[in-house]
Amino acid sequence: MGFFSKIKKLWKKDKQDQTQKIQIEEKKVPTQETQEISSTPKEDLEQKISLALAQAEPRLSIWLDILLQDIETKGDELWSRLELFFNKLEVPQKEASDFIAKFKDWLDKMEYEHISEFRSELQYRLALALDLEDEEDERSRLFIKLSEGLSKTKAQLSKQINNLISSSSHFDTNFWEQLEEILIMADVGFNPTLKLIDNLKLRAKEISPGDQEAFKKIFAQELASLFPKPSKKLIALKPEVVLLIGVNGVGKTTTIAKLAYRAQMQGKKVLMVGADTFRAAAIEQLKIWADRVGVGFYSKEHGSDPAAVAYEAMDKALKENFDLVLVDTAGRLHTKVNLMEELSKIKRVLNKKHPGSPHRTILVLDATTGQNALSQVDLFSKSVPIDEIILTKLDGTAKGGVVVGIASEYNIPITFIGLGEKMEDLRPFDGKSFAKALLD
Ligand SMILES: Nc1nc2c(ncn2[C@@H]2O[C@H](COP(=O)(O)OP(=O)(O)OP(=O)(O)O)[C@@H](O)[C@H]2O)c(=O)[nH]1
Repeated sequence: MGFFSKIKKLWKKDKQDQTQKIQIEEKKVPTQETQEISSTPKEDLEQKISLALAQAEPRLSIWLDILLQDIETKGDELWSRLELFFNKLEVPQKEASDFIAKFKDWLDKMEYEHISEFRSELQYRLALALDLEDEEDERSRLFIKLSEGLSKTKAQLSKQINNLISSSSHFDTNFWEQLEEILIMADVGFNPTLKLIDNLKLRAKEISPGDQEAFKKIFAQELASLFPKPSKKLIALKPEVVLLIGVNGVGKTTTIAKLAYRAQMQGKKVLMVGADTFRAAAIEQLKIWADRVGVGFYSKEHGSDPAAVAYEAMDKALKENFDLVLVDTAGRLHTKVNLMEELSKIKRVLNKKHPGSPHRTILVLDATTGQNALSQVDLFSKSVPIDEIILTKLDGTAKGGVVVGIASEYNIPITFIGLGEKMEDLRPFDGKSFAKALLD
């Protein structure tokens, strides 16, 4: 559990005391001598920041506004503000220094200087460490990120729906036929479109014809209702083992790195496993990501038996007390070797070594491939039970409707979506926010 996870209790519990404590300090009127010694401008500033933090509403964005005031670029002032923040929260020195060191390292790697380049990432890292992602603060940021990421789909889908509704005085046959065409063009898929329209026809009886807002409201509700919620699996014995499957090029390796990054920010010890021993660059690519994120890595030489890699990695994970194991698998093999059989063998070996694992099998799909993504669900789900789907590259497509099609056709929860190539560009998926972002 990340060090900040105590923060909400700590902050609320001591908030009152801290304010009083600081106010008492403020009241002490130092003599001329102590004045010179005790309150340098830096200490004055620190005291002002501490007081403002203690009095502020416990919301990450507000805390950051206070902490980062007058800060334009990375540098000593920024590090000392973060140190002040962490010590206000009584964070163990080592964890606080690790957080700052990792962030500094990331800024150097990305060659970021100005606050506008890194403020979002800093808030995201703190939100993960704070375990505050589900808070309204992060949710609204996620919504903005989602809306930006879906801009291409939104531009097409919601604009056409708005035009259709505002030009229709009645929800007649012509209206439904046009809506059907819009949904299919957005890659929702034929069956999911029919299902959605049938539900909308029933609901439309509740509203007056041509009422744009009312229709969009029931439309967003019907869309959101299509998305199954992921089940929270309790892991009896750690490490939690996650198998990532999917064809080449969908963004699997990047997604594994993003998942590792999130887990690490939440204070977990993560092992990335290169069980795609078929594609030459796969092992090296994953190793680069593991070093970049700063997590553990295990693989063997190219061409090794993937199941053997999985077995030995599991051995390492158990011996070295990892919390999370992310297993990358091949997107394809020699045609003579059946990929599905290979995946089943990896699952058997993992389960033998660590009963109950893999705890989750995640299929990674590329949203830009539209209906082709649906056929990949079909291909994989026939032989490997899929627990979750992660849809990548939603930022790159105008066909975000495929999300609806997948959820509606296969009833497999979509847990994360990829909204870009950077570490923070993997966000939890929430059907309601997606529907709102699409139709807002
Ligand atoms: N815009 C965008 N690009 C992404 C996203 N996820 C991955 N990519 C890019 O997609 C390309 C392929 O990503 P990889 O992670 O290498 O894909 P892969 O599935 O591992 O492919 P193989 O390594 O061939 O198996 C890379 O250039 C990634 O940066 C995303 O959410 N948005």
